[in-house]
Amino acid sequence: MTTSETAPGSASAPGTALRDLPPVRREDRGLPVLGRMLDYARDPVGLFASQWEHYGPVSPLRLPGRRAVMLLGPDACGAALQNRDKAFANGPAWTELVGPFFRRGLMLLDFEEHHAHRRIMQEAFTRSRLEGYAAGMHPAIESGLAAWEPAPGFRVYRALKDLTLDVAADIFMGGAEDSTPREMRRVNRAFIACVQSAGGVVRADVPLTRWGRGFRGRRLLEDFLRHYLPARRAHPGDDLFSQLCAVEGDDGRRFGDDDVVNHMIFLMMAAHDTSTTTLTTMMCHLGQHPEWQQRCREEALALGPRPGLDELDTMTSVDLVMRESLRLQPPVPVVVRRAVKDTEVLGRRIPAGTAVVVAVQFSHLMPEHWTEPERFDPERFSDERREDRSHRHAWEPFGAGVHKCLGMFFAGAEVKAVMHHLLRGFSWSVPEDYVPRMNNHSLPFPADGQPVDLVRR
Ligand code: HEM
Repeated sequence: MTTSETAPGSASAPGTALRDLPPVRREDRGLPVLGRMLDYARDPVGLFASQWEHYGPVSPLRLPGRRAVMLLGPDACGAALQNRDKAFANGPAWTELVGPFFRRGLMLLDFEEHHAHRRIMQEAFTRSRLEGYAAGMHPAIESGLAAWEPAPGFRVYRALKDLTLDVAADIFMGGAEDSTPREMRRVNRAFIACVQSAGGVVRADVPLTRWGRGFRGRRLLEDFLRHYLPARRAHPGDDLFSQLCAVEGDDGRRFGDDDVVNHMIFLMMAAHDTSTTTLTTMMCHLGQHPEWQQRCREEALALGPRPGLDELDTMTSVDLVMRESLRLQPPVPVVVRRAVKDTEVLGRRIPAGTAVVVAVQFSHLMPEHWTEPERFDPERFSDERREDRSHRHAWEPFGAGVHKCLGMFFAGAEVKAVMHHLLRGFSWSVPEDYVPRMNNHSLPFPADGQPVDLVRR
């Protein structure tokens, strides 16, 4: 594609003249080395709004050591996510952000190689496999929640993080049979270290830095998985680890040991933090809106103690609350890309090598697409209203295009299964005026652990 034409499938009208990005205003230069990174960490939505106001949907952005562009609004974000002319790559962009800690995870592969790996991996996410995973989640959820000690100001984020790790150990690993709880806590910390590495300033294996901890974490996770790999190959169970060892694409290809380890580390990260944030946000809103908590509880009580996938699908109010929570606080507020050839979005030239920040969260908050976007209003997703259909890309917490989240239905099942047990076993409240202060250095989480007043029912 030449830069003087409109890209096939791009959002520009054919024949529209291309324009360069506007220059960065003096006040938008940010700090000398970090550019706008700290502004993003302090207030991502404020940064999105300011970029939108001053530059529109395709805005120049200062990031460390690289020419960058921020895409805002569903047209611009949709063009990059759909990536019709294959101008945007994931691998170089995500590697720069999360470093080497999730190397060769599915999200970091591109084009033909990504396609080949995705075709194999999706065999581990079919409806029938999900039914098995959903059925297997209940014991870990029950024993995890039994250990909770409810109190006023109970810090729910850490507790949910431990709970989702326990679920992952069962569903992903088939139980970590010879690991003690202490070792599992180290594994949890290793994940956290890998994820938190994204916000690291010193980008090398230096002790006591985020990256140093990330490298140690990655080594620990590799050892942990390699320890269990021979047993999963020899005696496959219903867990995701065994499935990754066994599944074949339609051309008969399977994953080798390195692929299995790399995919497992990425999958556990992809599943663990995102589900935790979703549950945490849902608990916050349900604690502030007792009428919704009651409505969801009635659905949970109408089901048996260990609902299967079909029964979880009947929890429609919980589903509305989940969608609304993902709108207001998407666990992945931005995704990143790198232009691998000269291209354009909405008539703006984007040269090869540009870092691209696709700010999906901003689309979730635009008054053009949502009524009173700041308000918690799950009914906006009801069949009668379906505000998410105001634009094909208005609601994209799971991304879009060939990299769209492979675990979307898994996440729905896990979140509903946990909510089912939470609603039956506990009730909780959160002060109406509580607004969690998010730590946005990598994936967002509430810096104060999100206190809720929790009681057992
Ligand atoms: C609410 C929970 C979740 C959210 C919000 C979420 C969000 C996302 C997003 C935005 C992407 C696209 C990244 C990009 O375009 O660069 C993605 C990709 C991915 N997610 Fe999720 N995710 C969630 C849960 C899960 C779970 C539970 C799993 C696995 C069990 C999972 C596995 C994946 C995989 C494998 C990819 C890469 C897909 C590809 O590149 O082909 N995710 N996720």
